Amino acid sequence: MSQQAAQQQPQQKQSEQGQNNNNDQGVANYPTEQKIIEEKTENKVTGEKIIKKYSRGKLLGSGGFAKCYEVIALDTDPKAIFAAKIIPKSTLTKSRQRVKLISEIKIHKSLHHKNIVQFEHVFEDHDNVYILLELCPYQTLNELIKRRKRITEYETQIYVMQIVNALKYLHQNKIIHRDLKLGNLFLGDNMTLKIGDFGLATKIEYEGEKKKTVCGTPNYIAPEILEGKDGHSYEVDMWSLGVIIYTLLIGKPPFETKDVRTTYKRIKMNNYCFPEQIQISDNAKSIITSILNLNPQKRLTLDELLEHPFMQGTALNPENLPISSLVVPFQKPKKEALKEKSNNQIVQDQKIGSGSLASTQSQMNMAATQSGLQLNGTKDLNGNMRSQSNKNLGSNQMDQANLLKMQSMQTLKHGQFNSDLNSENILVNTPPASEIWVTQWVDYSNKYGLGYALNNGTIGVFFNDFTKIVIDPEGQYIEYYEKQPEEKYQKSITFTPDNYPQELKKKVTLLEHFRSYLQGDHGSNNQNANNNYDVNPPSTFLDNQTGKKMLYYVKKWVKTKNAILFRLQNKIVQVSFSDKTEIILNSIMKIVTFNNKQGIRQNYPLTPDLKMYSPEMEKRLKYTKQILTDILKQSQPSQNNINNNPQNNTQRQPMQPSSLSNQNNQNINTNGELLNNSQKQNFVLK
Ligand SMILES: Nc1ncnc2c1ncn2[C@@H]1O[C@H](COP(=O)(O)OP(=O)(O)OP(=O)(O)O)[C@@H](O)[C@H]1O
Repeated sequence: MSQQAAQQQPQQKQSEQGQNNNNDQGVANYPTEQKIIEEKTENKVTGEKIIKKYSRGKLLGSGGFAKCYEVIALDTDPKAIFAAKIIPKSTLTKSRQRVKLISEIKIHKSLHHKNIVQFEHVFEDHDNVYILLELCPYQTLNELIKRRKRITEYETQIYVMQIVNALKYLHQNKIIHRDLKLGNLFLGDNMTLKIGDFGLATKIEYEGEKKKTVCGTPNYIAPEILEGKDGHSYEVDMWSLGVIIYTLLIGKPPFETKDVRTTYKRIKMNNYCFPEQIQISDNAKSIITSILNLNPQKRLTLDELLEHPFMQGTALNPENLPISSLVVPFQKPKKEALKEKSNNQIVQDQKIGSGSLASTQSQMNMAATQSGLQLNGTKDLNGNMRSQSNKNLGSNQMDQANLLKMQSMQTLKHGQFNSDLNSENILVNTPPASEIWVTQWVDYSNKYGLGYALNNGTIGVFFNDFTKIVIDPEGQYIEYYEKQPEEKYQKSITFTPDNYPQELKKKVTLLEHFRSYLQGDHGSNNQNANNNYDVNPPSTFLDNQTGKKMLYYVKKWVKTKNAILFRLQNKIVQVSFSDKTEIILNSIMKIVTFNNKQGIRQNYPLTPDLKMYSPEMEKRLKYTKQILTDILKQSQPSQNNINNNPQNNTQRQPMQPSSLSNQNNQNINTNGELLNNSQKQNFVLK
């Protein structure tokens, strides 16, 4: 870094990994208890005092200085909903911080473009400054890439087109953003990409002006900013766009290293490569290299970028991506689908997950037609038509049910929802909604506990005393979890099958028995036990608390009349039904996997509106929800004893006799462990 850059205190953002976390670290304390925010103004003519009230909703994210909440304006009809960036005045003690905020507000306020987060309003009270922004319900491309790992070239083109539209507008208005990165690319209504966060933006005051402030986010910062010699201009945004394209396609930023100094060195030397294991086209490589040129003058301009072969034919692409692309790749529409789309056929059954390719195709046709109508005025949950106004509570709300309704419409409007059952994409590109699942189990809880095998080869036992033991696929080491039901975090110890604590002898021996039994292919199993899916499930996960690699294991389980429910330590809930179908809920990634009677495994976005699924899926999801609700009820001591209610699926009964060779799926036995109050929220079906 040049002397100037090194001496200057850079207005530097944290790396993206550090952002968008909802924790309080680094954000000054301020009255977060305040649920109603009041904006007090005075009518300049009459002197009348006016109070506008806003109700503060959920936390959307935390940045370096601000926390961002969903807020509802209580005095508007219909109620307007916004994202409110709340900046505590206690963080604005230095004049530099105040100047920065004033500049951010001034610049952002002046901008009006569909690909820029709309600035709505600003006000302050004694403690905070409140910036009301258009709410972007689908988070940012940072979360998208965390979820999807990387996206396709087709999807990238669609996002790039929108970024270029916004950048053209900004640059024409003499604004340089200077902090373009995935975390500042928001997804608004209808998945429209919107550039946000103008905290580092600057205005070019005269032709040829060069800016000198060293600022940006390490991974995305342009080399001329780091060099700091001749100043910088619009081309820094272009550089960041090059980093963005690389990151979307490859899954991590090109210059990323563990420490910022090394990252800067690599940027200044333009030291990056395209990993061999990730296939991207020559056009994709070429557009990236043409942008990531150390010489700002030789970098592609926005117009040149649009002319680049990577962007050829993009005029025919849809403007936005569908909501399903948040979790599964969006494929370029097939010719036939486009043809059929123009045929205007309306097909009535539009449920997702109905299983056959033919029905998927007809759903596409129907939605293609319907979505045109529907998307111009999305219906709210009560069936009322809503406009697309971003001030309207309904259209802006990240409402799961609506989301899915729109998703099924929108996805199908533009192309193919990724439910082509034989498509390679499903098996290879679908995000690992549930990389790990239980393939076999044996209920020996009348005596010892439940033995199970995971698809990665791990064998485990959940003992009746709530301790757990697992052995790795090679049988080389064992992890044992002590009984600490009242705490969320269970301590574990690791040892080998030959050298274990003597007091665990019985449990180790039982584990060996279960292991040889299950490896002999006994026990109840689901369809996936012998499947050929193209997955290579990991055998370990990184424990957040200790940083150690640990074996996956079953944390809770419950058996009902028709199903057995497992909850893995990674919060994934698996319900295996006696008819061999299976539901796997990944509430973190918001994906539900359904393994149907034919053994076809398919991922879908998770929504509480169960009607969106095929009847067979809906039925099983309802049942799953019922089990989870029952567990919750059971865990509330004030409730009547669940045994008294014959409607309940999960009943506490004495353990039924069963044996390793005598599997009886009709037995009803829950583990008392599920009564643990502190663990109940783990069972919430989101
Ligand atoms: N318009 C919006 N709609 C939805 N969520 C938003 C919106 N604006 C911000 N957020 C959320 O709030 C978080 C913090 O906002 P923002 O990044 O603008 O704050 P900041 O303090 O300026 O952060 P930074 O450190 O990046 O400058 C974002 O990461 C995002 O999760």
